[in-house]
Amino acid sequence: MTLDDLHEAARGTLDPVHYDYVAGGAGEERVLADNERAFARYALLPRVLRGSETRRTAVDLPGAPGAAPVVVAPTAFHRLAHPDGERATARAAAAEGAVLVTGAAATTAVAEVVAAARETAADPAVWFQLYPHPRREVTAALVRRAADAGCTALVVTVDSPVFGRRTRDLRNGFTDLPPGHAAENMRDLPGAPPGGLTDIPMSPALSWRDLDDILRMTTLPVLVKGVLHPADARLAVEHGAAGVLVSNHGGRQCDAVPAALDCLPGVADAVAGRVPVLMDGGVRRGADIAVALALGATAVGVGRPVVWGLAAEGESGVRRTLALLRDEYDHTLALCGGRRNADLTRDMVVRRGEPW
Ligand SMILES: Cc1cc2nc3c(=O)[nH]c(=O)nc-3n(C[C@H](O)[C@H](O)[C@H](O)COP(=O)(O)O)c2cc1C
Ligand SMILES: CC(C)CC(=O)C(=O)O
Repeated sequence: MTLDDLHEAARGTLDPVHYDYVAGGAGEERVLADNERAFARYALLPRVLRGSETRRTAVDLPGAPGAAPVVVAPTAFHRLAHPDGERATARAAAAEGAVLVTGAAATTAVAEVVAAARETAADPAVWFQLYPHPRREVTAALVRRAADAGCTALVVTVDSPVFGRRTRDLRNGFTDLPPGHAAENMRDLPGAPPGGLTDIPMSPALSWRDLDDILRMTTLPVLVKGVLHPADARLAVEHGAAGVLVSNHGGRQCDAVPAALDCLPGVADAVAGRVPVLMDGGVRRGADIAVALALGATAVGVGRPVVWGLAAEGESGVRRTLALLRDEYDHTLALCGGRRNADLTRDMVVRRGEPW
């Protein structure tokens, strides 16, 4: 089974409106398409006669030493994909040694997500993705909730000052969760109504000062997700971010930005090794991971493929997704003459069809 097979199986099980919510992007879905296409524009230029019997692919990430190089990116509403929802994703990620980024928009409360991960692994790494709330006390309550639950890092999403215009959702009229589902982390917050899709407000006026404020609220490492401009990557590091995530939200926010992969080298140069750089958007095969690591990423995130695995087969489908990517990546590393991730260097990535 390949990731494409899991995608097809998921398409068969999901309500078409929910399928579109996950699969879709903003506007004409140019960025969505470009994220994947960007990987196809690159080729790997292997080195020979320097491999080894086994390879070390684990990476050290904030609050997650020795993690798999593939992180489960935060995706909303897992109980729409499968009744076991985020619990299944958590158990699968823990079993595969992958960081799970759960978030504000999870349909399972963060404490239960961490508890599920601990059913599988002694010391799982669960990060909490935060949409900073327009009201500071709500953000502070969410940060406390994540820390109390046992999350080992925070991920602050900064690419969504306003919500993207998702053409498929607008056409389908998908504006709220079906009865019985809620954004569970948004319950019982200071002054907030009970949970639901519309109860995750964006913060158009969010600023670097708010990031400073969040950094002061917690001792957890804080990663900044949704950086594309090298100057912002530099600022994130200067403000104390423990990591930078190059992402265009899977093509779901601004439909005029570059592919995430095309922004990676500039951000990696700006960060200059001071903190880990992660990227997500369009990672669909092991060779994609190799290209991203060679271009300066410490690890990659995957969004939709995890949801397809979950919808197709629950926990085992998510495990299959993560294991496939891990095995394909290890195989690619071997074919490129690598013993460890750092053996993939930028000179080993060339533009397909162009002389180098
Ligand atoms: C259904 C869905 C829900 C998402 N929800 C969130 C979210 O709540 N917070 C967030 O920061 N990113 C969210 N994202 C973006 C992902 O974290 C990630 O950036 C993106 O999916 C990566 O692209 P890929 O799906 O091509 O792997 C979501 C993406 C999808 C597809
Ligand atoms: C509920 C939304 C805020 C989740 C999201 O970020 C997305 O759908 O891309």
